[in-house]
Amino acid sequence: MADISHTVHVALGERAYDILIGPNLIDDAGAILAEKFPGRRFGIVTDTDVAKAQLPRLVASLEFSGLTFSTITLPSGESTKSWEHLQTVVEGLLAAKLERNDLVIALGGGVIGDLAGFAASITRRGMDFVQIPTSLLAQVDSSVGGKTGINSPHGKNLVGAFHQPRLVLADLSALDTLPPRQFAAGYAEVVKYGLIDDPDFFEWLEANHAEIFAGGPARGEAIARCCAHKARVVIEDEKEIGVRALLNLGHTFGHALEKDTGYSDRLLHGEGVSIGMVLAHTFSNRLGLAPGQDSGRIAAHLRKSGLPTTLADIPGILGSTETLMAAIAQDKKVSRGALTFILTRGIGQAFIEKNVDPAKVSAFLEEMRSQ
Ligand SMILES: NC(=O)c1ccc[n+]([C@@H]2O[C@H](COP(=O)([O-])OP(=O)(O)OC[C@H]3O[C@@H](n4cnc5c(N)ncnc54)[C@H](O)[C@@H]3O)[C@@H](O)[C@H]2O)c1
Ligand SMILES: O=C(O)C(=O)C[C@@H](O)[C@H](O)[C@H](O)COP(=O)(O)O
Ligand SMILES: [Zn+2]
Repeated sequence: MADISHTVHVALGERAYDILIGPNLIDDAGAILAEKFPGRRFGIVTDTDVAKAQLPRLVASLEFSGLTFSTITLPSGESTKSWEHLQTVVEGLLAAKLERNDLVIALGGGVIGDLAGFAASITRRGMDFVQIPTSLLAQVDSSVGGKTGINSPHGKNLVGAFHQPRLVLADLSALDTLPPRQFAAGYAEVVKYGLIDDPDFFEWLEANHAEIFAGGPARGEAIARCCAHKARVVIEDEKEIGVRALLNLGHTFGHALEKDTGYSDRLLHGEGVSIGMVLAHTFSNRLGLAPGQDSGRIAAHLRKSGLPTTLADIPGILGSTETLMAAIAQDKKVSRGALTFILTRGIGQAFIEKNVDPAKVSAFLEEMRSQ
């Protein structure tokens, strides 16, 4: 009997699914999948680090339940979210003779989830997939909501599809092997939910920070609260016609910085979001929208978590402001050439602002570079 501490239902009609959260769920995956998907075969997609740390548990579980599966293992890291590795996954699924009704399992962080989910969406015109997120970031954000895709030399996540998973299994014990820098990066997305529209959650995070980082019960609660928050938004606006864009807080700056640093470990996605959220608050302050003390409080909390909060925290030399502005111009929220930013009136008061003046963004970036 699986030990499920929290269940979040994503009520999307015929695309509805559950997020199951609990310790040791990878060990229970075989039994859960055999019951939910009888007679189906599985293609596991993972990366080399997760293959060492977590794949043996999944393999043992699937074998114990008598399931048939094959495995595709890719290099770890953001640069794997590429055309090249998309091809590797799609061709690997076809070579394994997986049929349209078989399932892809994404075992890993957000890179594997986004890539494997996208491969599932296009292989044989669409296969089902299951998310088994193993990073904090993937458990609180990327495994939920169906955004899948890869990066382009033109920008972050510019090629992809909305494709919801059939099930999410978030195994809390998997986080025991996650490197501390990766845990911190995922925590930036946790903080994001508080900053968007839940100031009580942000306060709760401030109070429970030590327990979340130490792996106490507050960690599971934080993950469940993030999933419930994201599920609410996705149910309301699955394809980001409106309110879902709030989940992009910090990402317009963050994605430009990730592109600028070559999708490398100079700047992890969550680290870019951390800097981007502080920039979004400071920019809102410069526009006269938000009080200055909020960005200080947010930056202090992120720094305490081991996260970067300024452009100067990024190792190496950053591209010019023009280069960053060119990356921002490729953001998917751009409409009729106009920039959209998630701005804020303070902690928990984010809003979508269309038609942001690029000259103001550029001047703000110049100011931030000189600090
Ligand atoms: N689709 C979405 O809604 C969404 C949301 C947020 C982020 N993302 C995407 O997610 C990606 C970032 O995801 P991430 O932070 O998980 O990075 P990641 O997938 O690169 O994983 C982080 C690193 O930790 C390793 N790792 C993961 N789990 C581990 C474990 N349990 N034990 C040991 N090592 C482990 C991985 O091998 C990798 O090296 C970005 O590409 C971002 O754009 C997508
Ligand atoms: O699910 C969403 O919607 C998000 O914006 C969540 C983000 O944390 C995530 O990084 C997402 O991949 C960004 O989406 P994009 O559309 O800006 O590429
Ligand atoms: Zn993100």
